[in-house]
Amino acid sequence: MTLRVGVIGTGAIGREHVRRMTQVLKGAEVVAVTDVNAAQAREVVDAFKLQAVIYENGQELIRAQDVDAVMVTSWGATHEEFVLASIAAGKPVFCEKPLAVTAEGCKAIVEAESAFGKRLVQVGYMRRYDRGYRAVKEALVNGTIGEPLILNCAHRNVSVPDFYTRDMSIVDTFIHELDVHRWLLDDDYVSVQVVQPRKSRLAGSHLQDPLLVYMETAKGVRINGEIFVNCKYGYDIQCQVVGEMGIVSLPEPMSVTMRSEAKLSTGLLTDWKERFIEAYDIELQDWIDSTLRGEMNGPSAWDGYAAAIASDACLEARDSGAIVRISMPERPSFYRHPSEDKAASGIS
Ligand SMILES: NC(=O)c1ccc[n+]([C@@H]2O[C@H](COP(=O)([O-])OP(=O)(O)OC[C@H]3O[C@@H](n4cnc5c(N)ncnc54)[C@H](O)[C@@H]3O)[C@@H](O)[C@H]2O)c1
Ligand SMILES: O[C@H]1[C@H](O)[C@@H](O)[C@H](O)[C@@H](O)[C@H]1O
Repeated sequence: MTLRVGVIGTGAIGREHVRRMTQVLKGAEVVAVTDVNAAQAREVVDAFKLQAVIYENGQELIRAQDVDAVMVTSWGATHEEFVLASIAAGKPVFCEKPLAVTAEGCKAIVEAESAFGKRLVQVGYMRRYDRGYRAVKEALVNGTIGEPLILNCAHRNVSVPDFYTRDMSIVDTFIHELDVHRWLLDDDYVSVQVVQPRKSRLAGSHLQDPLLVYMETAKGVRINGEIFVNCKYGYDIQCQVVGEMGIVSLPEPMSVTMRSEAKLSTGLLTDWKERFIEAYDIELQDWIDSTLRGEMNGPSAWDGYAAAIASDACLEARDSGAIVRISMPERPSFYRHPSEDKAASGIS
């Protein structure tokens, strides 16, 4: 069986996901695309020799009879509208992060999906599929370092495009950490403080870069986070958990050690596409397979909502300079993961 997918937004990641669905993964065919930049949509159709209809807009694509499932890879502020329309059409939808740019927008999605009565939404938090993060999670679950006490992390980009706004360092960049740390620690956030250190002269004048984010979780873990989106030297994602009996760290991406010209060196990546290439592949294959089975397996609309509640609080903390309390509503049973239900019933 083949999942016929319609892609809304054929920019950087939309193009990448079309490439992997067309050339790498099994079980999906891209039958429809749309982009406000029509030339961009045409370029992708031609580059991958797609037998796909180019639609005027996302709403028309979602309504198309032959589109079984929707992929939303347009700009963050447009996600909410397209995810809501997909739910209204009863179609499974993979939405790149963020699910919506505010918690209120995510809540509307959670309510629409719950009213529909079946999970349709997966959010593109691909780090949960990354082998490195999974190994860190496994060490935590196995209790190898005892209970986690402190988490140190950094999210560094070489640079960001001109359209990157001040809020995006939180709602578009640190949102990955906001999701993956909840998942890693199996915990929720209770407070956040955002501190603005000396500003880099190499960041756009409208940006405050870098930023430091201090969070506390319900179990009392302290998170020290750094966001630095014009760090210039590489794409560098760090995560280290200090526990009662040891430390577990995210592995560095594989890179050869070079001895040359009187130097010992290893390369650093510069591009997010390469850094998480395997995680994106595994994530989308899982989405295709579970959607074909009529299930939804990956990060849910609830996870998207939880990350957005935290990112709203980060923005407030950045602007006020105060420690902002975060209160997470209780997760409804509708959003229990299928594996939790199996565990509860004793099925492994
Ligand atoms: N999971 C990840 O690691 C990851 C990586 C990159 C991007 N993203 C997310 O994916 C989204 C897109 O990011 P990008 O880097 O590909 O941006 P991009 O600007 O390269 O591409 C976005 C595309 O969407 C199109 N678009 C915008 N509004 C539209 C609309 N209403 N209808 C149809 N097309 C529309 C634009 O013309 C553009 O071609 C963002 O939300 C971003 O946060 C996620
Ligand atoms: O800061 C960027 C992140 O490092 C990437 O992983 C993408 O999510 C991209 O959209 C963000 O702008």
